[in-house]
Amino acid sequence: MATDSPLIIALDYPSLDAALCMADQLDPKRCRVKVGKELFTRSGPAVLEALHGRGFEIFLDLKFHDIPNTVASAVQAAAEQGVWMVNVHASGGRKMMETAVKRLDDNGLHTHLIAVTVLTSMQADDLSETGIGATPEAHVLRLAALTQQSGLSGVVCSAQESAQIKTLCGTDFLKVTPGIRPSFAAANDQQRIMTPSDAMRAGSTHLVVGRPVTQAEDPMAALAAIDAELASN
Ligand SMILES: O=C(O)c1cc(=O)[nH]c(=O)n1[C@@H]1O[C@H](COP(=O)(O)O)[C@@H](O)[C@H]1O
Repeated sequence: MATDSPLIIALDYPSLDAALCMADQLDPKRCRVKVGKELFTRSGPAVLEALHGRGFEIFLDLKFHDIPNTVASAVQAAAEQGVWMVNVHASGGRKMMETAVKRLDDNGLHTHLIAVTVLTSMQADDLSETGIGATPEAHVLRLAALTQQSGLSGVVCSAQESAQIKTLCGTDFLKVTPGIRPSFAAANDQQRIMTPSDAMRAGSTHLVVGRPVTQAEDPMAALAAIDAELASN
């Protein structure tokens, strides 16, 4: 049951029950869902089965980063469980990314493989502490180009970089953007943020939204407000 909505709701919950309680309020025709490290570490593949059973397309966000063979095997394992999208860290480099793409191709697996560029929680100071002197924008562009050359479908980036990535890598290259903050929501630990409609205008292809919906007093009202904002643009 595919959706043409750009929205991906991050099910960042500490248990299968809590995640499914939220999922049962969502409509798989109106959004996709993201399963991340906390939920998957606690509930394992059972959460994927439960969400697939409810008709959702799943972004499995485990941000793999390891030697090429290990990452390719993990990506294959994710794809064989039928997830719609899975990600790696672009900083794992060309060989790691190319090996993962080849593994999917060799096995006839069509899961979208994308790479995280610079986390949306990071700014220039955080990068510089890790030995990277480039600005976040410059580093994101460098990693986006490397990701595209390595044959992946797109990147995770901040919506603040979507327009430049669109120019550099084209419209078909996916720009999956967390750090989405509607005007009514707190920034939390995110640094490079944007509103849903500004992000779409900038060229994001998918919007990852977590706490502005999942931690809202009325999650469905928050989601409806985001939908309404997107529809009016
Ligand atoms: O890969 C991701 O999804 C991701 C990459 C990134 O750079 N920043 C980022 O926030 N995310 C994820 O996107 C979600 C954002 O959630 P909220 O900040 O609650 O909207 C979380 O599940 C993060 O793990």
